[in-house]
Amino acid sequence: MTGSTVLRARGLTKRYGWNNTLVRAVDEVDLDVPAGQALAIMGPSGCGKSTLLHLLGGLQRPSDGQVWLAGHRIDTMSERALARLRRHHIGLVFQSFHLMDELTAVENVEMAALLAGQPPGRARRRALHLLDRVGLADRAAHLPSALSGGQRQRVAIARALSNEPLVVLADEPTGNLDSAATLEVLRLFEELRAAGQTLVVVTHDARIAAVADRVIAMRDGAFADDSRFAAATGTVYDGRR
Ligand SMILES: Nc1ncnc2c1ncn2[C@@H]1O[C@H](COP(=O)(O)OP(=O)(O)OP(=O)(O)O)[C@@H](O)[C@H]1O
Repeated sequence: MTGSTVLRARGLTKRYGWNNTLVRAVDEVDLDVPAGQALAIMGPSGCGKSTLLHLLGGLQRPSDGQVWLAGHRIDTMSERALARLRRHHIGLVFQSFHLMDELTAVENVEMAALLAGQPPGRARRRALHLLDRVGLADRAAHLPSALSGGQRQRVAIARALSNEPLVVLADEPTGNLDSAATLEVLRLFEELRAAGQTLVVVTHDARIAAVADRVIAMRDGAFADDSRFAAATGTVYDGRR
C-alpha cells in the first residue's frame, strides 16, 4: 500500500449537546494519513483527541464530515459493516488495555484473530508469533492479572496486530504505565514504525510523539498550526494536513 492513503477525513466534526451546552469536540478536521506513517496527535485534556480517534476508527459517528479507510467511506456504513471492518482492518489499543481477564495472554490475542476469520490453528500460531514479537513468549499462558501493566499493554498491542490491520489506533497507550513500562511500549512502537505499520497515536507523552514521523497539535477540536509546539517537544511539526 506504499504511497496510498490509509485514512482520510474531510470536514470531520463531532458536536455534543446543543445551545448553551454545545461542545464542538472535533471541529472540521481534514486529515490524510499515508500508508506507513506513524502519526502522533497531542494536545491539552479535552481538546478532542480521543473523539477524533474514535471517529477515525468508526467507533463513533461524526455529526458532519466524511471518513475513508483505504478508500472506503466508513461514516455512512451500517453498524454491522463497521464492526466487520474494525475486526478485519483496524487495530485498537486503549489506555486501560481492555484485555479479557479470564483468558490467558495467548487466548486474548488468538480471540481477536479468530474473530477476524482466521482458522483456529493459524490463529493460535499467529498469536504465539505476535507474543514473541512483543517479547512475551514466556508469558503466553499467564492471565492478565499475573502480568505487569507494561506486559498487559504489550499483549494488547499483540492483539491489535492479530488481524494484520491497515492501521493501529492507540488512545493514550502509556497513560496508565510507569516510566519503565512506558519505555517497553515506546520500543515496541519504534519497531512497528520501522516495520512500516501505519499508526495513529493519541498521547500526552512527548517521548511517544518523538518516535512519530509526524506530530499534530490539537486545540479546541481543531489542528493547531504551531511550530513552537514542535520545538518544545523536539519533534517535527508537519503543517500538511
Ligand atoms: N459523550 C460526551 N458528551 C458530551 N461531551 C463530551 C462527550 N465526550 C466528550 N465530550 C467533550 O468533548 C470534548 C473532547 O473530549 P475528548 O475526550 O475527545 O478530549 P481529549 O483531548 O481526548 O481529552 P483527554 O486528553 O482528557 O482524554 C471535551 O470537552 C469533552 O468534555
